[in-house]
Amino acid sequence: MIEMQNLSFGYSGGEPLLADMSLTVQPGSFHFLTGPSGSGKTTFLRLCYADLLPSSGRMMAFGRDVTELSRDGIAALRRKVGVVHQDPQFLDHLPVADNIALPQIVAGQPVNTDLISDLLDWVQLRQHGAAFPPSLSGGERQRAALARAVIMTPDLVIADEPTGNLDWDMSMRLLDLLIEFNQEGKAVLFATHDLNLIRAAKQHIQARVLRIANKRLQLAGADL
Ligand SMILES: Nc1ncnc2c1ncn2[C@@H]1O[C@H](COP(=O)(O)OP(=O)(O)OP(=O)(O)O)[C@@H](O)[C@H]1O
Repeated sequence: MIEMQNLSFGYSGGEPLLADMSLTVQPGSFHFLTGPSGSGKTTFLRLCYADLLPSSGRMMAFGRDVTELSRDGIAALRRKVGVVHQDPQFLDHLPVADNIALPQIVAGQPVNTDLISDLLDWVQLRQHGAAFPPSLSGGERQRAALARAVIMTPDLVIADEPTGNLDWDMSMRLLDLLIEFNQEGKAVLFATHDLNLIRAAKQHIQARVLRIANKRLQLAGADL
């Protein structure tokens, strides 16, 4: 679904931050992405959902070269990829359920209330559907962000340090949801500094661990 070949990227066309990266993300795969702060993990993930375009090399997403996508093509790609950020943003004047429905509204689709109800159950936020985002805890915000990320039934979820602000129990709850999503045959790309979380995940799923170091993408050792 994502195929990157010899991709390099530098902001404003400057010195490459990421160089000569190649990766294939298969349907149903689970990848963790690690690397020192500032190594370019967020940048790499933004390239994967065509929020940034490569400076050189090739980036194919769902069989299409991202540099050749029209505005509609980019919008279609974004519907196939759900994104969860470390600090998810919501429209604070709308209830949580409406925030989860936003991608459907933006896509001009009728809001599927049954699906929203199912998603609220899935992320254990049924009690909070009518609440407003500022009243949610950090873990609840991340679970709401995950529900919003999957409402368009994406084939891939990209999570950029989603547990960065969460304690261990909340991190595990979010990880468990991503594992469930993966076990439905969907792909996950998960950036994290938390090696214990990676070890916990590997007890349940086969995950590859990627690391960005010295601008390059490496496959981390099996010991992780
Ligand atoms: N929009 C931008 N314009 C220019 N430079 C940027 C931009 N965004 C990020 N950078 C720089 O690119 C480098 C990599 O940033 P990035 O956020 O991708 O790293 P990261 O590995 O995700 O970091 P962290 O783990 O701290 O979140 C940093 O030096 C950052 O300052």
